[in-house]
Amino acid sequence: MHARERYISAPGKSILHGEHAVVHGKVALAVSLNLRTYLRLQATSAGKVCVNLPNIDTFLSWDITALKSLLSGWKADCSSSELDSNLVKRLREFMAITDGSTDTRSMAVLAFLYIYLSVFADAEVLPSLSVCVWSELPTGAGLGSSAAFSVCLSAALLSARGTISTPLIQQQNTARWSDAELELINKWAFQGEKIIHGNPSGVDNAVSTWGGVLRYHAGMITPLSRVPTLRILLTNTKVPRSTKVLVSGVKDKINKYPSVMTPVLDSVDAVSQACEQTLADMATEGASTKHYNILEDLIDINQHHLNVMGVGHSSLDTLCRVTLAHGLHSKLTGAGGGGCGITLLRPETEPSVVQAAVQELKEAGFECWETSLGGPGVLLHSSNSITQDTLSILTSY
Ligand SMILES: Nc1ncnc2c1ncn2[C@@H]1O[C@H](COP(=O)(O)OP(=O)(O)OP(=O)(O)O)[C@@H](O)[C@H]1O
Ligand SMILES: C[C@@](O)(CCO)CC(=O)[O-]
Ligand SMILES: [Mg+2]
Repeated sequence: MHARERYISAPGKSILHGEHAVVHGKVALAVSLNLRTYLRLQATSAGKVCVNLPNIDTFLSWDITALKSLLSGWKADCSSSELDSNLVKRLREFMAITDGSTDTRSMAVLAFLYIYLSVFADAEVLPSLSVCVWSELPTGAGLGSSAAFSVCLSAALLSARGTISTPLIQQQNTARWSDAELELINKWAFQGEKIIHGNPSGVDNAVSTWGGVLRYHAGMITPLSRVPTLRILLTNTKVPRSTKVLVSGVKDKINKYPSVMTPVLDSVDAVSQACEQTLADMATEGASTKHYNILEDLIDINQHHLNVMGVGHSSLDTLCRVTLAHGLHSKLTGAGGGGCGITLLRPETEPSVVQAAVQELKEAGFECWETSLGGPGVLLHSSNSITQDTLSILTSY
């Protein structure tokens, strides 16, 4: 281990179009948010690994010797991009997780232990360390909290192992890794997502790693450079849901009704492509009413498709109805089933209109915030570049 202490952050994301369809090889457009997950890793000499996850009220530690025994007779298969089922099985037994359990706390800890043991499997000794992760993102609400969590873990453990650099030099507040290093971070974060999600497309971890606005198609990541600044209202319906369960429900529906569902997925693909084209036109021609009319139509069409896929929820219907009454168009974002939705605001939308809509949404029990899109991907921080509030949470465990 090089530095005794490191701080890392990674952003959440919003999917503009293509959630669920992207799992089945269609195009998705996704954008990073200015809400982030923060991680502090501290090298210790306690002979233990400690994990503190205050967002999910989970605080655990293990003796290094117990973790070491999990590696006996196990050989990492570095050639495969699949999860190592043998290691997952050992960890499930170690943590006494019953088969088929999707208990959220267990999945987060399982993801941590999986990445820790895999990254340090060929090290001479397993290091003693303490990790604390805390997020500004609501967990399990469609804003990519699982991906931001996995990206932070992956970056922290790879840099603690020395597999990637620790690029922060003196006096710098934040630093980014090289493209090759980001690819490695993304690869291990994807494994974390597989543990938490089941069958992720990889779009969420890609946005959290690279930041900005991305087109994601069958593992191909294309940053979109010609994108206008969009005003988006985010609403959290606060209805809990599990991405893993929703993704597998859509798969069941496709298997049951392939000829019905395939055209729906194709249409979502066309929506994503039409949106990409409109955003490019807006950036080159200047945004006009015509462009916003198209973006609003695409939002409405996609929201209907997501309902057909079975990932809508009455809370999301309320969001769409309330905002439409104020002339605003909304759709769910992420896996749906509750969680968060996005509402497009036009440049000329009066603050009073937004305030009136927000007031009604709050009365329905929802939480809203206007957000800026396209923040930086995973970052290494100096401690003084992290706000005092976040720092005091990360250092209090
Ligand atoms: N800050 C965190 N601390 C610990 N675990 C976390 C944290 N953030 C996310 N997780 C893990 O990720 C799970 C939520 O992942 P899930 O994929 O269901 O939702 P999401 O990522 O917020 O939404 P979506 O996948 O639709 O964007 C949590 O239950 C937990 O296991
Ligand atoms: C629902 C989904 O498409 C997006 C979740 O943010 C799942 C995935 O792509 O992994
Ligand atoms: Mg997720």
